[in-house]
Amino acid sequence: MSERKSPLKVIPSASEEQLVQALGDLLTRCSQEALARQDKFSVGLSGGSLIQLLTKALKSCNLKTANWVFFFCDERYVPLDDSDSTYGAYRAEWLTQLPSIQESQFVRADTSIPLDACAADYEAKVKSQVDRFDLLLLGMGPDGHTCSLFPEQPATLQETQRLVIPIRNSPKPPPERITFTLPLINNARNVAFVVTGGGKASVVKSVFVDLDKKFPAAWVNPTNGQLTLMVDAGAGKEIETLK
Ligand SMILES: O=C1O[C@H](COP(=O)(O)O)[C@@H](O)[C@H](O)[C@H]1O
Repeated sequence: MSERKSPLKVIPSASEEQLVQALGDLLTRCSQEALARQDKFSVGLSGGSLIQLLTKALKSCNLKTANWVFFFCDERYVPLDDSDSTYGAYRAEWLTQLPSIQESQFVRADTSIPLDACAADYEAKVKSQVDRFDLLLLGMGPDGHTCSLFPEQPATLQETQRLVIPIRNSPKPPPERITFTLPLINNARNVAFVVTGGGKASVVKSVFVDLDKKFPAAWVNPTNGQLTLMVDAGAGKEIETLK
């Protein structure tokens, strides 16, 4: 076990409705703080189950999002119109359900160039627009992966120079991806994991109670930022000591 650099805030929810509300509250607070400090609110998005929850939260809290800029904490190296594209999934949801968010607010990866160049190009895009992320929204798989940092590829957790790296042979398809690395993630002002479902209860305990470093999510430890864990009743059922 190792130490947390800042205390973990756990937000348990009894229902999806409550979790969506809590996510809306987090977005409200982080965006207000960011926009009081600067003219843009930078948000890093993850894929998977977060997409639907975030869409619901944004719909219900009705925030002014014109000055928000969306990046991707990881992206699958597939064409933008592929069903595996995280950007494509957000675009499909938000175009119809959140028409006030423009495509130009997404900073997306160029998956038409070679994988290494795609990662380097995305890092350059991040560096040119963001000093520290205001908010990173992370998911976690049942294997403890977060972003595209997988337990089978521990060398990715040792990266100290690059902020975005290419991933090959990902254990979860599709095999090629790009991902934020720990130096970028742990420099954020706010990092929030959003984890749902009883199938993830034991890994939630291993990561957030035991801080078991065999799981990449346990390496997320903001140096000077707030770490939050949002769980529904299923995912949170083994972490009574943290609530
Ligand atoms: O492949 C991915 O999986 C994780 C977790 O997804 P979930 O559906 O289990 O919530 C996601 O956070 C990541 O962005 C994605 O590329």
